[in-house]
Amino acid sequence: GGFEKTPGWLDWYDGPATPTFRLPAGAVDAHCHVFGPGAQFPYAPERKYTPCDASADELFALRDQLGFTSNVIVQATCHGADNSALVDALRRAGDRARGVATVRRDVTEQELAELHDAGVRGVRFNFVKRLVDRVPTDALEEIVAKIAPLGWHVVIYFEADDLPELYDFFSAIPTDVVVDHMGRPDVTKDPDGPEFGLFLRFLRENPNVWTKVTCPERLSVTGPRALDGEQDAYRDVVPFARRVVEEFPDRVLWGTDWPHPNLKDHMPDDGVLVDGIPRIAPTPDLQRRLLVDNPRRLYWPGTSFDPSASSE
Ligand SMILES: O=C(O)/C=C(\C=C(/O)C(=O)O)C(=O)O
Repeated sequence: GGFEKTPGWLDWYDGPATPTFRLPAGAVDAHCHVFGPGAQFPYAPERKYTPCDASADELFALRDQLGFTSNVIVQATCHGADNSALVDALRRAGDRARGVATVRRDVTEQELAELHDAGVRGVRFNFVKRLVDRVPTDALEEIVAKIAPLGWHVVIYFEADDLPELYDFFSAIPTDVVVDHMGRPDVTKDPDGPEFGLFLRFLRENPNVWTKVTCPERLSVTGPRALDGEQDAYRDVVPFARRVVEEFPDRVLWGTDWPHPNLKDHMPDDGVLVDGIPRIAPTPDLQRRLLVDNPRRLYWPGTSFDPSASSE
């Protein structure tokens, strides 16, 4: 590969704790990535960062250590629209992983069929300016028209300030829509304020819109982002995530976001991230919906998880 990591790049947390919170059987890590390895799956020339390698085998080792049954692996911008690392990881996982790919407007039916066969069930539209150049809306509409017949959904990653401008486009997407990281709310603002209020209105007005209640370590503004007692930095994110879980219990997903790209001054222990789940989903019923029922309805539709089946 010979890819130089972006200066200051933080590798994922080495030796995460085994969570004290026991994940329910069938739990899905619904937002995570694989990076390269660059020698086998080169990073995209148009990328805006170069990560550390983070292989499927390392992702699956984390899955097993944390107690997840399955993963939804999301294409990261460092691979652009080259989904080969994602497809390789999906094939290695068999039925224990599904994927969300990045495609361009000229993607062919054959390419989409191959992605579907590998386990891809959605595409990702990224609007975060530090990650991608803006894709024209008509190109995105063309992609939606191509993937909707496959029953796929659209994952959207945007910053809260951009929601007003994107609101009508997002509301017109006919498929299920999944928002990454609650649209990155400014957690220094009031959860009852107009900014997060627009996000809540977006979910209230569009019953096909789901959100991941993920990435407190990206959103928190207090101290080292760890759930270590009084330094708990989740304090300022929990009110936002918990409100969404309680109002939309059937449209929320959770994920580790391993290997946590582009964190600048801290790297969360993934086991500690899992231990934070009961603070945003405080009952076993909400935890089961967040971690098992919702991701399986979206990514393994028509199947019900049989806890007695072997997970191999
Ligand atoms: O992993 C995340 O979801 C967040 C980030 C990166 C990406 O999503 C990506 O490169 O595709 C980020 O905020 O830098």
